[in-house]
Amino acid sequence: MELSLENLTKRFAEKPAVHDVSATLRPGVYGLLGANGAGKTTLMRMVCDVLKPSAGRIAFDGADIARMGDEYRAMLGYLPQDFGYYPDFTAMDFMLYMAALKGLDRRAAKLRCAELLEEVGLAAHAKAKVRTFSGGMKQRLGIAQAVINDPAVLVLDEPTAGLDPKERVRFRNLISGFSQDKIVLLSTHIVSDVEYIADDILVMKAGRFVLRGRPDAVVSSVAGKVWECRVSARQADELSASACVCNVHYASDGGAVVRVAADEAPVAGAASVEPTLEDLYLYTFRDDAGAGAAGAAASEVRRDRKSGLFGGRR
Ligand SMILES: Nc1ncnc2c1ncn2[C@@H]1O[C@H](COP(=O)(O)OP(=O)(O)OP(=O)(O)O)[C@@H](O)[C@H]1O
Repeated sequence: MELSLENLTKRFAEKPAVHDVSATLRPGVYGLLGANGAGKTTLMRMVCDVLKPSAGRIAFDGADIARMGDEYRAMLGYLPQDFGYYPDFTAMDFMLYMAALKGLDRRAAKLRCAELLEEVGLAAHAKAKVRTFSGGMKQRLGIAQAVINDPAVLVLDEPTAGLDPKERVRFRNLISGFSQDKIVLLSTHIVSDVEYIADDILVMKAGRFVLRGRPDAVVSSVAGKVWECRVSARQADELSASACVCNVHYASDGGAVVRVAADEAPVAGAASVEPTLEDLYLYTFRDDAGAGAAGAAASEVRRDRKSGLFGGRR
């Protein structure tokens, strides 16, 4: 089974959101990483056949998905970013409704929906209205509806946005459990969401794939470019403003340990350290607005320290 993206381009008013993207996806979890506006949602909407490419095509086992139509949609599971949950439905009614839309007969649907609500930990809430659910519960219901038809292709667009760490881990494990023998495409800008469960990482920037590979191979592309150095708090601020700072840890003695992604050692005495996927992400998006977030945040913390919000520096 394979899904091939062949020279896919999508333009909105002549501006490309996805630009000449090609890849062959086979069963496994693909983590689609990218900053806001990188083109992730546009790509996923094309994979789900809800948006037509401006150029190129998507083929499932060699057949154009645009021609397959309902036959392709029957093999597809989709959890969009802004999923409408019908707040006045109970969880079970919502599942049965989604099952009907996907063409399951009512008897089979009842069994399947009960089984899925059990699997996502919502069996005890089957008769509760969706409006009473927390964000994490809604997303678990979201993945349950996405797999009702046991899809071959499962597309999850930023499914963990807004979830607390515990719910994120829970959701991640659910995805892992549901992903057997499926092509799973999962977009996020939360690196840890894909670090543990993705078989392959696709890094998207300005509508193109700029990096692709197994997580360890992708991370190794920044080997020798991640540094840690002990500097004064003032130097840490300067680095935050000028370099791609991945982390700053201020110490109570007025110093700081700064982690920097850079081609060269940022200061004399900086030690080269083992890179992580987060380092890679920050390095890849270092020139984008919002990149160097750790550094910017660190400067904020320092300003707050000065203003006494954290008790001031001793
Ligand atoms: N319907 C549309 N009309 C016009 N421009 C669009 C439309 N949809 C997306 N875009 C533009 O295409 C680009 C890519 O957007 P897209 O939503 O695919 O990015 P993304 O990586 O999913 O971002 P985010 O992480 O914020 O969801 C952006 O510049 C966006 O403004």
